[in-house]
Amino acid sequence: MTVAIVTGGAKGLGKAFCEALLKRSYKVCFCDVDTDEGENTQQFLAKQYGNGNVYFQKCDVRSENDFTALFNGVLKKYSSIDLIVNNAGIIHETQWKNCVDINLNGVIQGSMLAMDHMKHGGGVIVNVSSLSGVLPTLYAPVYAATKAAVVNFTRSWAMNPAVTQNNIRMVTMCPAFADTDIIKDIKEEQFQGKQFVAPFMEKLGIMPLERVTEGFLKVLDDQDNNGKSLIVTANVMNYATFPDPFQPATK
Ligand SMILES: NC(=O)C1=CN([C@@H]2O[C@H](COP(=O)(O)OP(=O)(O)OC[C@H]3O[C@@H](n4cnc5c(N)ncnc54)[C@H](O)[C@@H]3O)[C@@H](O)[C@H]2O)C=CC1
Ligand SMILES: CCCCCC(=O)/C=C/C=C\C/C=C\C/C=C\CCCC(=O)O
Repeated sequence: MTVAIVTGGAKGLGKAFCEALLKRSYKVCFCDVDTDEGENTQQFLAKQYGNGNVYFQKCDVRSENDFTALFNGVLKKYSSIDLIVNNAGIIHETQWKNCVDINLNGVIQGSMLAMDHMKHGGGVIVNVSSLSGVLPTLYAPVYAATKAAVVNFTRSWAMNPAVTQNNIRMVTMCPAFADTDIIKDIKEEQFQGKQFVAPFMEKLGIMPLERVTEGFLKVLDDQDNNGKSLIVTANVMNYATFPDPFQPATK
């Protein structure tokens, strides 16, 4: 039995990741702060993939208590945790502390709890960043900062013996625009200048969820990607490269 936790799994990319895992016969626990959407999705997934294979637990990733209860709930039901997908995220430049709390602190909290559990038997931690984590994003500087922090948090832990010597793999995903409510329901106050978004969207388009799921499955399947960040656009599916300051620059 392989067991996964997906945060922010009630809709959007998180829901798509849950489905992809259920198709691969994982046991899936997904959490969300939105209980109504979570319960609807639970009913939908249970009908498609079997009641005993998926369950929803309310968890706000900003809450240490909720997160601890989530891990305890999964362990009680399925006895192990092999994979966590720290996916929950928002974009909000005016309520920016909330954005940091969810996008960064939530990922840190989920990763630390997972590492603590996985030190006994290994596992995989997938942290969902964004193309904004590796690309300056003038319309959403706080969002971009949280996503860049997720990339380097993951890269940093991935080098630590607590990960490398315990059969843990930590990877980041950096998708471009994908067709979810984060884009469809966005309001002016959530970013810094709507006029700046259009050039990015014209270049990148908006991906169907299937494209991001393809990237997600690649991240799971590639065994040698500890610390790497997978960029996913309509045309590109490559791990990001970063400058190595210890190598002399080539002229
Ligand atoms: N859709 C896109 O264009 C892209 C999205 N991403 C990232 O993918 C992740 C998922 O986003 P989408 O599915 O697009 O958004 P979405 O808005 O469709 O879904 C996000 C889910 O996270 C949940 N959530 C929000 N705050 C939460 C909290 N405090 N605790 C628990 N759950 C919470 C929401 O209730 C919702 O169900 C986010 O981290 C986002 O930044 C990255 C790149 C592109
Ligand atoms: C270049 C970075 C790509 C990554 C995008 C990301 O992580 C999340 C983006 C979330 C929201 C995008 C911001 C604003 C969208 C504004 C208008 C949407 C117009 C909708 C449409 O044209 O269909």
